[in-house]
Amino acid sequence: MPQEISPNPMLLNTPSKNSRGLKGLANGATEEFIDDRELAQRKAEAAGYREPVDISNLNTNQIFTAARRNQAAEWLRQMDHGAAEVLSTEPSEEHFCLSLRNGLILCNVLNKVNPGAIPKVVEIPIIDTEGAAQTTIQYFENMRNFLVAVARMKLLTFEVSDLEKGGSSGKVVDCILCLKGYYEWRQSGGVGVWKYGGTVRITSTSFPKGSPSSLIGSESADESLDESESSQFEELLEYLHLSNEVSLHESKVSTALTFLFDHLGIGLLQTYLTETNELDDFPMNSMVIDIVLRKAVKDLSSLLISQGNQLGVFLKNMLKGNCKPLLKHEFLQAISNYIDQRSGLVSNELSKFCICGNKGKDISYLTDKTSVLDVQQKQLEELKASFHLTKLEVQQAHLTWEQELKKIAHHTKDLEVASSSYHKVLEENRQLYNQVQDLKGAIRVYCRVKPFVHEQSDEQHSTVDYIGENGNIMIVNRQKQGKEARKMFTFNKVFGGNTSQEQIYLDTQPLIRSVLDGYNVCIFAYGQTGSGKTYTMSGPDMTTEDTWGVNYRALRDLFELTEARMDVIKYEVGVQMIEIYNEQVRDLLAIDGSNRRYPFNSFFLPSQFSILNSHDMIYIYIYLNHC
Ligand SMILES: Nc1ncnc2c1ncn2[C@@H]1O[C@H](COP(=O)(O)OP(=O)(O)OP(=O)(O)O)[C@@H](O)[C@H]1O
Repeated sequence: MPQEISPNPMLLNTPSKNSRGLKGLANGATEEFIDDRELAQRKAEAAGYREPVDISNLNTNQIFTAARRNQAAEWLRQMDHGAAEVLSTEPSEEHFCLSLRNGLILCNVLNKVNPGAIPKVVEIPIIDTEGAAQTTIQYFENMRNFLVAVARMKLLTFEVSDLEKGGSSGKVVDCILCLKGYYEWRQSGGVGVWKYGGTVRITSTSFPKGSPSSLIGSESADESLDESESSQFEELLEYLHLSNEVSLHESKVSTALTFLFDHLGIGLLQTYLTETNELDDFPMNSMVIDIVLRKAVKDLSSLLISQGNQLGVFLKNMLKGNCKPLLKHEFLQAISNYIDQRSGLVSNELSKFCICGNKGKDISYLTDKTSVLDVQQKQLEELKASFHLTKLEVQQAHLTWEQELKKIAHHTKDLEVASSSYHKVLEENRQLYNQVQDLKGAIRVYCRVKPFVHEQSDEQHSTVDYIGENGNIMIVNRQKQGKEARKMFTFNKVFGGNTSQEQIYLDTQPLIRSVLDGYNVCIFAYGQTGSGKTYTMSGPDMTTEDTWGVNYRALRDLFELTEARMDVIKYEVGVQMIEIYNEQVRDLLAIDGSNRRYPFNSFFLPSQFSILNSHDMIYIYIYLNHC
């Protein structure tokens, strides 16, 4: 009989259990480092061996058997309070069988798994005169009821004798783990494939006739295996771990399907009640709800069957479609891909999902749709990156603009200051300029000597004897003698007979600017008839700019300055024209002839025309000449 040892917790127990086990086994309160060999020995001691176990005498099967027994004990402890008191977490085979022999724990647990499966459980043994014999019979009744109920549920079962010394306790463990698997399957909604204990070596003789097709059994765990079979057990344990992974995925799928069922059922009920007007006056009762829900269940069942078939095909293809068995990571990768794909697709597209077997290590189940999704995902990532980049650029541009705006605002302030200074300087300049004009004289008198024209070109008749630079002119009277013959006159300036129209205007020009600066200016010509007043003020030919007189030249400058200052100030230019002749004042621009003589009208003001440029004045002049 091979000795048993507590299982290697690294294989089947959770990390927390490992920690607890190590602390419990360690001598003393402090933790210590132990190697695998010592760990096995300590666990063997904890499992009931008084003598230290030589690890070299143990085989993997013994470790595996103990692990499964512990798993079964742990589950029974969780399911039943009585079991928690009686069973230890890592019981020896003898202790395990002894605790279950009365059938009380098994019956209580089975009733929790399948309520009402065993209507009558013998709780307290009746001690009478016949003592233990009566108790044994009552215990046997529990065991018999349990085994009958389990067989009725088409689960793995065992013989009563398997709980006796020399019996096959492995079958008892198989039965309990089978019950555990069934219970967990029911708890998760009873959807999908279920299996107990995770073992997958299929031996049809181990199953009762008529077991569910999804039930995967195991060969009896207490069959002794020699060392040559250890490699098979290594594979078995590997597969056990793999199957647990599959169970995890299936559990997730079950949860999703449960949710789907609830959602669909409630949704169908909701839709049915909303759309069906006939039920408005109909009292809602359980029958109506049952009918609608039944329909929902039917629809959902169809969907589940379809999915179940699909999953079956997938697994079969994966297992059979390869020349050699898949490695663990290949199998996991394939399942993971399948789950990812399936969860990413809408339900009506599941049927399009393509399962593709392949050869060797290169397994790929990507469909065209997945490729499209991948491409779109990639594009989305690129777009996100591009968006992020653009956002950074915009932020950078925003910062640059803010800096530029600050600079512009700063420059604008400088300009405002400069502009203010400029206006001050301009005003100062204006004042100085007009002061200079004042200094030149508020009233200036110029003298222009009319040259001899045509038949008068005899210089002997000239009365001008001398013209000085400082405005002096000496006039000769040839009819007189001595001092009386010559007289000196002084003006601001004297222009000789050869002076051009342009030279005459140069001394007048500065006064035009003074007009626009707000000063009153009056320019007029004085002299006897034919002395050249009209020639000087208007010019002989208004169509030739070179011969323009003071008036037109002044108007030209006036409008040029007005235009230059148009951004700062707006000027309006008007013209009036009067004639004083023979003690009569006449309005030359009066349209109404009755108002032509002074007083012109009730306001005593002559007519005024607005003009926009010097040409307007010329038109007026032409008009007057033709009147
Ligand atoms: N500086 C000059 N150079 C050449 N010709 C001149 C000059 N001044 C006047 N004349 C000529 O003398 C003539 C008379 O001049 P103008 O008509 O200007 O005199 P006036 O003073 O206006 O006379 P009135 O008072 O009678 O109107 C014109 O033929 C004119 O061309």
